[in-house]
Amino acid sequence: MNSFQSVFRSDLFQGQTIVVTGGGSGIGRCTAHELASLGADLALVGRKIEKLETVKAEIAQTCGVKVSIHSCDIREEEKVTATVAEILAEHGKIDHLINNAGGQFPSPLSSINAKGWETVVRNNLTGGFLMAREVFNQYMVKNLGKTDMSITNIIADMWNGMPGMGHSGAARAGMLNFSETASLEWAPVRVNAVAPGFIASSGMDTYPEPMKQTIMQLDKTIPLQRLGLEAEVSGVLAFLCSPAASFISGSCIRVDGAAPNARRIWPVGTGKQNPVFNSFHLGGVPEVIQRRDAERAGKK
Ligand SMILES: CCCCC/C=C/C(=O)SCCNC(=O)CCNC(=O)[C@H](O)C(C)(C)COP(=O)(O)OP(=O)(O)OC[C@H]1O[C@@H](n2cnc3c(N)ncnc32)[C@H](O)[C@@H]1OP(=O)(O)O
Ligand SMILES: NC(=O)C1=CN([C@@H]2O[C@H](COP(=O)(O)OP(=O)(O)OC[C@H]3O[C@@H](n4cnc5c(N)ncnc54)[C@H](OP(=O)(O)O)[C@@H]3O)[C@@H](O)[C@H]2O)C=CC1
Repeated sequence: MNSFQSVFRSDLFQGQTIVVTGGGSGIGRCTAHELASLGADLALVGRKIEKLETVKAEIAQTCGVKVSIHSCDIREEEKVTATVAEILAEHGKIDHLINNAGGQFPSPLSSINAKGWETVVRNNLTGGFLMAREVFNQYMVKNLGKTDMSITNIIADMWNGMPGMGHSGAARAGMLNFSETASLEWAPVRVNAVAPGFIASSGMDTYPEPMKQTIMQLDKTIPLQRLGLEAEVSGVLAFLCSPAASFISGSCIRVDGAAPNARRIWPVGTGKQNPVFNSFHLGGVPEVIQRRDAERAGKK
């Protein structure tokens, strides 16, 4: 049932076609619901067609938009080429691509063999590149300047490294640089990245238990002290497709509750629970400010 309540106006994407890879679950599914609720026709891509059929049926219950579904492993070059052609045959256009499909198997670096490394790099770097290249070559390059078009690549907030995710982190770093280069070569198509942090979605179920327990020490890991919501990622994706983002390209938007800002040395939170915060407000800083104010007053 599509009861999605977007903050954007309901006809924002009327007449536009948006491709969402990995649209059958989690963030991709939520994004499909949000974009459909804003009038977009959708092409949903994923490996398991049943998952895509379910999302299509959910959307059909409340939205009259056109939704096509396409079984495709984004790592297979020929399949990607054929899938983009299939989407264009059905919709006639692609205004925006949301490269969301991805994932990995958590493993320490020392246990990853070449096949496993390549599997994950293909899933999180090569696949996104192939999708973007085909959408650009088959449609966008022929329509430059006619309308605002964009490509958004979902990466992951793994700055400074993340144990168990070395293969995926390397691929996501590559995807960020790919986005930056594509924003140069493919302008005026806007190409951006979105880096979710810890989001309460189906993807989280794939993390090993100790990793989940570490993440869930929310007072230490995430300054906003909660997991993100799928809708908090899909809202940013909708924004990047919208005219409100028409001068944003080559950027990466983090959606992570400030997690990377929570360096180990700084306790997070405010008020009595945070000794560093207290040390400012009960000690030095107000005295300094009082002295400064007194000096200023004396000069008047
Ligand atoms: C702050 C942000 C941090 C969070 C960042 C990330 C969050 C998320 O990504 S959430 C989304 C999570 N969802 C997933 O990760 C699920 C998606 N994963 C998969 O679909 C698969 O694991 C896959 C696509 C990555 C691989 O599937 P497949 O292509 O079917 O590959 P195989 O199973 O055939 O394996 C190929 C090859 O890879 C190695 N390998 C696979 N699994 C493992 C494992 N558990 N441990 C070690 N190595 C593994 C291995 O070399 C396999 O070859 P064989 O040995 O010949 O089987
Ligand atoms: N949840 C989180 O905390 C975070 C998630 N991310 C990233 O956000 C994206 C969405 O994650 P989330 O919704 O949580 O996880 P999910 O596992 O629910 O979604 C991933 C989707 O990608 C599809 N997919 C995976 N590999 C391929 C492939 N080779 N070809 C086509 N489709 C594929 C899957 O469908 P199917 O199996 O049918 O192919 C699935 O629907 C992923 O890229 C993920 O890595 C990043 C940071 C944090």
